[in-house]
Amino acid sequence: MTSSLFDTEQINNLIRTRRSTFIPQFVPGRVIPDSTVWQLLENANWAPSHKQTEPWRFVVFTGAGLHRLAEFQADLYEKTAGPAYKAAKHANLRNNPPQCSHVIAIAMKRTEPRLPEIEEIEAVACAVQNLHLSAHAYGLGGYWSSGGITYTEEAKAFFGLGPEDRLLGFFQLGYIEVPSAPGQRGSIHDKTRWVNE
Ligand SMILES: Cc1cc2nc3c(=O)[nH]c(=O)nc-3n(C[C@H](O)[C@H](O)[C@H](O)COP(=O)(O)O)c2cc1C
Repeated sequence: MTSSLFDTEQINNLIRTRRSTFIPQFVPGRVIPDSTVWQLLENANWAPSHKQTEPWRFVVFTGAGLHRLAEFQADLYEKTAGPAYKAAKHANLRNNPPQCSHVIAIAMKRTEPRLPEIEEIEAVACAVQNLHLSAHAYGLGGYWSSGGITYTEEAKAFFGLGPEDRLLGFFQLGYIEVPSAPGQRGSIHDKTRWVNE
């Protein structure tokens, strides 16, 4: 029998109480120290990746940078939406970033063409989960959004990405004013099959 190095009850509790916290739930105007955001990014950086490609890339927007992001994404949406254009969506893209403490663009950088692309995306998702769990451990709120300009080719250059890379969304961060209700999950027993004989 192995003895645990960690307080497993605390780890279970951390994982099972992590929630997405959305922008209207944030404390308006309260800014997380950059040093704390670096801790979240350090933990993201410890995600696994096949062939150790470490394909996660982040662009952190804060302060005046939030307005640059807002302007860029609103303008790009206006140019590219076509008949699907919705004024409310356009307004959200302009108004949402400045309501966050930090917005972290999430990207996958392709450096190893022999690896299936899906594995690189999976590795980035592991990194984002590290980041989200770390934010929760620090008492911070946030969520991964993949709407807006996320999957548009025209957005890539702004985030320093090439045609083979992928923008996968944005992690919005803030202090929590209104906590989310406890999460709900269907039973793991319905999603698991054991083969033991
Ligand atoms: C890849 C990915 C993309 C997501 N994109 C969005 C999004 O665009 N908008 C949104 O409201 N939530 C988004 N979410 C957050 C989910 O809504 C949220 O994780 C889900 O409701 C479960 O809630 P929980 O995170 O509190 O457990 C995304 C989550 C993931 C993993």
